[in-house]
Amino acid sequence: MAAAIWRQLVRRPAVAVSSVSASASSTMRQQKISSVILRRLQSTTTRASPRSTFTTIRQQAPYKSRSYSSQTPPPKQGSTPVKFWPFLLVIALSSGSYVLLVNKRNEEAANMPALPSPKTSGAIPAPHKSTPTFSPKDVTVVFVLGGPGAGKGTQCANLVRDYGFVHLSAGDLLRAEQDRPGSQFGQLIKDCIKNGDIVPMEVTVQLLENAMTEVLQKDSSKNKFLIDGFPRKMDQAVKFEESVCPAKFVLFYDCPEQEMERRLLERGKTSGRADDNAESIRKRFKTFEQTSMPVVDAYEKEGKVLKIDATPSPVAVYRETQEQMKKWLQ
Ligand SMILES: Nc1ncnc2c1ncn2[C@@H]1O[C@H](COP(=O)(O)OP(=O)(O)O)[C@@H](O)[C@H]1O
Ligand SMILES: O=c1ccn([C@@H]2O[C@H](COP(=O)(O)OP(=O)(O)O)[C@@H](O)[C@H]2O)c(=O)[nH]1
Repeated sequence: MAAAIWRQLVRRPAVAVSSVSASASSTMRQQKISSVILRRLQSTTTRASPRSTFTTIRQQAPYKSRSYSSQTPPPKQGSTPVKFWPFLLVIALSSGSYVLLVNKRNEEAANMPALPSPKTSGAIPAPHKSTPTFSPKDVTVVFVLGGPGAGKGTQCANLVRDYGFVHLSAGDLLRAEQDRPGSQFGQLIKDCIKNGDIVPMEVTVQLLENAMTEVLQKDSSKNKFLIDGFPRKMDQAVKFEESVCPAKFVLFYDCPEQEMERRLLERGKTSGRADDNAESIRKRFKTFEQTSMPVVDAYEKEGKVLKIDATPSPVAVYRETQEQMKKWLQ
């Protein structure tokens, strides 16, 4: 389209020149008339506005030289509105096409299929909303954070047994989605887990919301959730709190890397997990330091973090957990 308009623009002067040459005698007459008008205008410049006079003279002048020359006329000096409209047209058409393209993309994104619930075939709409699905008055959410191998899963099992929490491990939900036949996110999740990267938050937040909804639909009294290994990145924390449910507090299991590595390599002997190997462990530690610790720091500033030393035995760690949780669960 732009090229066609450009071709038209390039052709225009040639057409003008040929038609002028073809009617040389009539333009000779025009030349005489023009020069008379010119002289009259020049003689009236004191009466006319200087600007309009200047424009009128410039518009008349080129015809004078073309009428007797077969050469391409020299380019017009200055500019007139006639020269600008095709460019404005090109810009308007380009902007219009761009707006159409953006609208089409937005429509496509809005029509993206929602993730099906991991255990049911019914699709639950994605959380495109600014008010949380669950109110903290009806549902308790506790985030469980800590480096890979810090002992989060081990302590969650104790809390489920003694406090009636429902345990939702973000890692387990992602692994289940990765293995679900037909999942459009399977390969993406697999790659992220192997490289110790964080899966895009929309996927994880949706899986967690699906799982919570499913539990509550079956039994509305099961309304206390331990969300293990999540949020690992600030965007996940923000999205979950604004679209699913604000968290009550955060359990943070603090463990040195050397100890976590030892535990993970030991776990790797039987876990069958693709990321319990030396190379993935190194990458997971890096992601934890750079991406997940800022989440812990942010919640710490809000006074919501219970920091627990995870180096002692599992029993000792659990005792400390219970002690610290007392004031939050009264
Ligand atoms: N306090 C602890 N002391 C020693 N080993 C532990 C302790 N807590 C957990 N483990 C072991 O370390 C490994 C990692 O624990 P896990 O709970 O799976 O960690 P995470 O969920 O944080 O990755 C498991 O094999 C577990 O049995
Ligand atoms: O919110 C989450 C939680 C987990 N993961 C991915 O799942 C992996 C395993 O997480 P999990 O909590 O199961 O294990 P951990 O590393 O704590 O032992 C992580 O390294 C990430 O690649 C993720 O992308 N987002």
